[in-house]
Amino acid sequence: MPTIEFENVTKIYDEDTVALDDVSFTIDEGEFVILLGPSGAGKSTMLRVLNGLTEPTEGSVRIDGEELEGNRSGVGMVFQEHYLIESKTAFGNALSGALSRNGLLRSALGMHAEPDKRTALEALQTVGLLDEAGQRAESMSGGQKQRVGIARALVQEPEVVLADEPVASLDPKAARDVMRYLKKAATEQDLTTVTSLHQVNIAREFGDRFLGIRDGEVIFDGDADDLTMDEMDRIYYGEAQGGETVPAESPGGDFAGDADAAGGGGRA
Ligand SMILES: Nc1ncnc2c1ncn2[C@@H]1O[C@H](COP(=O)(O)OP(=O)(O)OP(=O)(O)O)[C@@H](O)[C@H]1O
Repeated sequence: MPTIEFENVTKIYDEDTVALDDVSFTIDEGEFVILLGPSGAGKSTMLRVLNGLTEPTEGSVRIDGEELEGNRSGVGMVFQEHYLIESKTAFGNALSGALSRNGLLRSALGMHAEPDKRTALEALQTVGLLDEAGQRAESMSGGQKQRVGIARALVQEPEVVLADEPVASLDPKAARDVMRYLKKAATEQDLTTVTSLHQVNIAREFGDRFLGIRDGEVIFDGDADDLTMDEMDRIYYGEAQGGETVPAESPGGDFAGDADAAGGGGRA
């Protein structure tokens, strides 16, 4: 049984905005899937629907065979903005991932169970920050903060991790580090992971499978070898741009670098 099932999902925000248009796909346990597509394609909406933060207008979403109703505790979320409490330590922030299990009052009173504390330390170890457990978030780099954000999601003990542009505000080295730790966590814990990314070159390094989204539809579904320049053009521009059909990783390819420019609609 696949972990994630999207069946004929449509999301209409208002009369004119069809963010997802009859989307169907399945994702198996342990797959590391990356969503690619220009700005406004529907990637965030897809993640929000998966997390139960947004209700589909039509269609159904199932996780482990269960219809999604409201926010699911088995789904951990990593955001572009890490939303850490700056005055808290890395450990305190990671531990806040246990909030959904412990309830607000116990958490506010700092009454965390020993297993939760152990889980938080293990999560910090997974993201390479055990030595920084006592460091306040405010004194950490952007990449370190995002890794604490991943640790916090892991403390939820999720089956599925969703990440919406988790490295958008980081330099390429920090972005790679964050993706490396996210992939490590997913592999070690056999997590099903769905991440939206604008940096195509980084996406290609880490993704097992790519869904190309355009105008609310999945127009590409394949692995890195299938993701040729023509396919990238189709995803970002709607049609092949007349270049050769070569893998997107080829040196000098338009998509060898950051695809933010592509998302803006113009060809650099
Ligand atoms: N809360 C909302 N209310 C109305 N329209 C929305 C809302 N959220 C998104 N949209 C619209 O739905 C469409 C899809 O947006 P979405 O944010 O899912 O795209 P995206 O691929 O994640 O874009 P980006 O890469 O810029 O984050 C866009 O036309 C957007 O303007």
